[in-house]
Amino acid sequence: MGSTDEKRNLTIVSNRLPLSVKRVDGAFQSSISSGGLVTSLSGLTKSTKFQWFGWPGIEVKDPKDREEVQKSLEAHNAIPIFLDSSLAHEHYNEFSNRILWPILHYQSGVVFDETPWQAYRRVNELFADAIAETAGSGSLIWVHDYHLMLLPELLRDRLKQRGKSCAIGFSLHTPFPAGDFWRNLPVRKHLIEGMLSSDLIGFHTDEYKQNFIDTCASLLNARTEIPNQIQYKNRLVCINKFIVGIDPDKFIDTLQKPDVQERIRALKAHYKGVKVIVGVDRLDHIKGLSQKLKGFDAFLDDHPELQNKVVLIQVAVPSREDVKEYQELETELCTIAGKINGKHATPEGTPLLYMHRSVPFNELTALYSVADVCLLTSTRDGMNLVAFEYVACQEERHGVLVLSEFAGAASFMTNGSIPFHPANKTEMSEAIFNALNLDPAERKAKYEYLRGFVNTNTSAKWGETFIEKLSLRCRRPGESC
Ligand SMILES: O=P(O)(O)OC[C@H]1O[C@H](O[C@H]2O[C@H](CO)[C@@H](O)[C@H](O)[C@H]2O)[C@H](O)[C@@H](O)[C@@H]1O
Ligand SMILES: O=c1ccn([C@@H]2O[C@H](COP(=O)(O)OP(=O)(O)O)[C@@H](O)[C@H]2O)c(=O)[nH]1
Repeated sequence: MGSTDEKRNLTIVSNRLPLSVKRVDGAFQSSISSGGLVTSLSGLTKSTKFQWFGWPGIEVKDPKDREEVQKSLEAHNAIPIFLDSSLAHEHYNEFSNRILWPILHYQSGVVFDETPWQAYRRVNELFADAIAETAGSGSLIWVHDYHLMLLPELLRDRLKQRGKSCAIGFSLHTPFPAGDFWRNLPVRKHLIEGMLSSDLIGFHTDEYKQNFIDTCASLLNARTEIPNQIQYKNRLVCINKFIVGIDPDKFIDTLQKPDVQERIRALKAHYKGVKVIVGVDRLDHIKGLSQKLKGFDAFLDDHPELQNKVVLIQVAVPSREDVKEYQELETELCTIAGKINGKHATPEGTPLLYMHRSVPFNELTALYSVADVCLLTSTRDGMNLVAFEYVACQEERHGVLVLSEFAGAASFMTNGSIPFHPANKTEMSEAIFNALNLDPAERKAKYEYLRGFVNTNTSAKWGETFIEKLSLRCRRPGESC
């Protein structure tokens, strides 16, 4: 399969491209897609050349329009896989986000439905058709995330039919729960076998990795006695933890920009004498936003002496707005936020700034920079890159990270943060109070611990490590992992 020193072609595949395309007044406009998967893979572009396949987020039927969208994405090495809107809705909203996403985040009681499952299969087949057609033999194909769990198997079959042999990697950006959470899903074997057609599978933490290995042993009777490898249907699959990260320099460089410096000065002047807590989350159940607001309410109840002296600025980024449960969550959060301000506001100000929108990157870095505390309350979360980003913007202030023990990031950041259980309002209130009153030496020590972790585990290192391992699998497929 080609010489070892040649630069291998790398194909990245994810449901979401780095740019989401929208039709505005008949013309196509693209904007940066939200979410940590895009953040981590975009951080790769500094060190790795690759082409990126994905759904452009919009239905485009007319051939001329398709050509226009393809051209607009070419500059980002992005190749759109066009889906009709009903198929995309059933695959993305109905199966991926209403059935699979809750299960992956340890939620029971999910109800399977055949129609979205067939759409999920069909979209994975369309992705496999498109990539098998263009992939060159010997190239590396890196598939991402829960929307495409069948793709490695479908791709391997199609490549074999074309006489092509490629190394296929798969990274799951979400948690992977213990086997019992999968019992409600009658198609769970198809999904796990789909992933097992990879040569290398990456997870964010050891917990998710071990859950996957144990599930393969119990559900498929796969051989898992040798650490970090699975023998199944005469194939060897390497499994490991690969810590995803960010590009810290992108935040440090942005903070130096004159307009960002000016924005920071303005925010500091506005909040003079007030402690700022920041929250940045997609509006998603797993982020524990209702728990966060209720915990902040409890904190305000516990500390009337801090009236008008503490604010929580919560950015709730719109997400999956066509999914019923996300619409209901948005309504619930508006109600809770209104009640909190109704209860605690004074003529001098309101303690909760609830912003249901995305914010420009420069504004985000300024917000991170002026915040004394970052409060993240995930009930489960694959990793949570906001935690990394906040640290990257805290060189001056040494702000404190108050981080739910259920975020993947907590597996690595507990020593540098204040952990708590998001369902425990009292514990959250105490964690917020302790963070606001930590002495400078302790804040500095926690910050330096986290800075070391974030600066070591960058998205570039994550990508290079995974690709190096996948390339090794390509060169020596029979060797142990
Ligand atoms: O694509 P969306 O439906 O808008 O959702 C945004 C992303 O959400 C999830 O992100 C996960 O990946 C992050 C990076 O590894 C991780 O830090 C975070 O904890 C996860 O929630 C989803 O897995 C991505 O596919 C989505 O793009
Ligand atoms: O208005 C915003 C605010 C934040 N983010 C980014 O969304 C990502 C959230 O990633 P995380 O891993 O924390 O959670 P996910 O959304 O992937 O579950 C981070 O890179 C944020 O910078 C965004 O895209 N738009």
